[in-house]
Amino acid sequence: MDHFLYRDGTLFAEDVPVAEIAATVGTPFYLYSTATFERHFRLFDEALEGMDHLVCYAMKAASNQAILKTLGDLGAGMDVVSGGEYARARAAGIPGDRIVFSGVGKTRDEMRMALTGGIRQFNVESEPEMEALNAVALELGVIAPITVRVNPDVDAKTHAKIATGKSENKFGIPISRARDVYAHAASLTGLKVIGIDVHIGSQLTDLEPFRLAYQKVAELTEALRSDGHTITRLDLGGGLGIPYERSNTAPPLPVEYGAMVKETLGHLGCEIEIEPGRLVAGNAGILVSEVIYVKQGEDREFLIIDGAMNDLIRPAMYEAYHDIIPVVEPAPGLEGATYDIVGPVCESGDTFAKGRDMPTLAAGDLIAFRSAGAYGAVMSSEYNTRPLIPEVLVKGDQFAVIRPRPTYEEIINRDTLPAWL
Ligand SMILES: Cc1ncc(COP(=O)(O)O)c(C=O)c1O
Ligand SMILES: N[C@@H](CCCC[NH3+])C(=O)O
Repeated sequence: MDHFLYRDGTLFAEDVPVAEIAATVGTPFYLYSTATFERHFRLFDEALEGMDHLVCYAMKAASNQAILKTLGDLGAGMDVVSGGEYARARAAGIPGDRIVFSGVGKTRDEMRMALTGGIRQFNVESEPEMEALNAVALELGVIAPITVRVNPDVDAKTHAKIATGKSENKFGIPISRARDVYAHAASLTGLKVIGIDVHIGSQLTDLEPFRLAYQKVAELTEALRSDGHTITRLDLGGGLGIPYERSNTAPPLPVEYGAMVKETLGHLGCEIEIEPGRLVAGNAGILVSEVIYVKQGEDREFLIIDGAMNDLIRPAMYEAYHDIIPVVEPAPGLEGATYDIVGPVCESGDTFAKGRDMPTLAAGDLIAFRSAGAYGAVMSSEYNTRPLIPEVLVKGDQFAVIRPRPTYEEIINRDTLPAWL
């Protein structure tokens, strides 16, 4: 169910006209739907019904505290990958026992922070990390619950920059070495091994790579149990993709994913954890921007908009496709146009789409990038001293700015001049 729909030719977010928010907040801005976040969380939660489970939202996808609290209030856990994310999740009221800590480069300070603040488990990604965590836990006089992230050497069939489960990727320990690594972990008295973790990549549009990886996890569970380890929890990562291009066949649904999880792992009696990010947040957000100029080039027309690569980096970074739609639907019968859609940043890579068929647009018209809720605002920067754009959350007929646009003064005042200047 889409919560960004046209009513009488104008785009709404739930029950609020997008143009009304634009008039209040100014463009560009990110706009999220509470109902979509809630629906997507519930789809995963229901997909795992019948198994002991926890859905830990991968908050790297969209980490505003209003979003975290919305999901946390439904019972979501969080997958965090830094001390900053841990602090943010806690500030949003997520209890420590619902937070899992992932990532290849956890520092001792981050480990200390999570061990003292409360943590569900660490997903450990290497033996040096294991040693460090053991040392920190012993120093604090606590025991750190861990899974070990295994790299199953499975091709996730996604963009190379977001595949994580092949042997050439930096993530996890090679599954072929897992029994030795678990033996090592079991010898460290500051650690308690509770399970296995796997995450093979993002924007997967086929269940087969997941199935292959989870079958390997099932085999490993049995092998580790026969070695005497107590394996009670399986963290299966995130990665289920979303339909960025509406004309393409849709990726599998959470319910189909859930059925596959039950099929491959149900017999083991483990608690299941999953870490979806993109599917929860992606279609819960749009990026709203205004056309500044329509510029005639030699052989093409450029639509120059006030949003840029610093606001949404995905097209520049992964050649990612986003549907771009007008906020006001064109009158029927009106002829369209083909544009290169670009931002104001001084790089040719600041291009959102080339040769995109659109309705004919003019300066001052509003457009919306669909599926921008995940890896949008969180990956934005202030390149070209463009202020981080606001985030706005809609719930029914209400909306609230959940991150305001900083003033130029606020940005400039973050710099400090050395005494010699
Ligand atoms: C360890 C881990 N868990 C979960 C996720 C979330 O992935 P996605 O947003 O594709 O669901 C990621 C990112 O790929 C990740 O690295
Ligand atoms: N940033 C990537 C996803 C990375 C997933 C990280 N775990 C994207 O926008 O598609």
